[in-house]
Amino acid sequence: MKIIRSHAELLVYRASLPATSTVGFVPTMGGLHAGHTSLLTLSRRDNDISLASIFVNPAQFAPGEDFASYPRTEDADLSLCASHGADAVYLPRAEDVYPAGYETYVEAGCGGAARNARSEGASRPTFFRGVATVVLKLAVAARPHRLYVGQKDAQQCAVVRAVVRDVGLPLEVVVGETVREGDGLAMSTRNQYLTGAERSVAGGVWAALREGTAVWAKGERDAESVRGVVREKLADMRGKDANVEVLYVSLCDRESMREVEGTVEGGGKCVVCVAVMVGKARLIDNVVLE
Ligand SMILES: Nc1ncnc2c1ncn2[C@@H]1O[C@H](COP(=O)(O)OP(=O)(O)OP(=O)(O)O)[C@@H](O)[C@H]1O
Ligand SMILES: CC(C)(CO)[C@@H](O)C(=O)[O-]
Ligand code: BAL
Repeated sequence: MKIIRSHAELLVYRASLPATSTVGFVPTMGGLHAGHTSLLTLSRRDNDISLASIFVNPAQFAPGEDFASYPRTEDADLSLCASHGADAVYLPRAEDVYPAGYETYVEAGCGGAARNARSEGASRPTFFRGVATVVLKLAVAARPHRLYVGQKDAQQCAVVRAVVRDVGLPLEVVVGETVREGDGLAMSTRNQYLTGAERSVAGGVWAALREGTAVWAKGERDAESVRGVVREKLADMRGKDANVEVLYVSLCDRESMREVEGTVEGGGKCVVCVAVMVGKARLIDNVVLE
């Protein structure tokens, strides 16, 4: 497995690949777990060449967020990439992605997020700008045929699809299913921040989303009623040893990220997304309404 540490090296590596080879690309921030490796497995299966990146992207963290303390586990990450068939891993330094004087940022696809008072965009105002910028920059250099992202970050999936569509990047965005722990907690690098007591209530996030889909399956079609059921079930997570704060419960269009008011359409067009702080861990999860 080739390890690439600079933008220039990545361009040389990419140019060295046969023109007929298909390339899959899995961007990550490291701290790899089974959610990430599921994407690596898809990339390995579908492409001649499978490429991953590990970069804790400063542009998507707001001041006061966990940029400095974000888990950095390079050796373990590289082993997982190798054991899941990556041909190369790109680990840029910050100055390769954002050299001195860097001033080009991408707002594309953030309209719905910015207007949606209940989304990641409102909760983390500079987040999607940072994600869109880095994904575009990495994809231009890696020139993949397929780019893999996880459904766990539903609103990020919508932003990445919007960037690819609006810029006209010739690649397919493939969304991998959310990989979960036994109690339904979506795997996430930030789960490491949970204490034992917090971990024991964290499965409540998925339980609340399931409650939402249960009323949906029984025929509830009013957006606020579905959100209300999820909110109510999330309130059950408050235990005496766990500090739980619900940041938002959103029921939005899966593509535009606009909040749905009134009647909810089925057929996979809408998604219920939640963000919950449990201690120091900011947990997000979602479920698509089929
Ligand atoms: N449980 C999961 N199932 C499927 N894909 C996932 C899962 N967790 C993360 N991913 C995907 O892996 C890619 C890299 O994500 P990232 O490195 O931010 O990991 P993360 O676990 O989401 O971290 P964080 O805790 O910072 O949110 C993203 O496309 C993300 O959606
Ligand atoms: C897509 C991504 C790698 C961009 O930094 C990040 O937001 C993530 O890990 O989900
Ligand atoms: N998993 C998305 C990256 C982030 O939360 O910063």
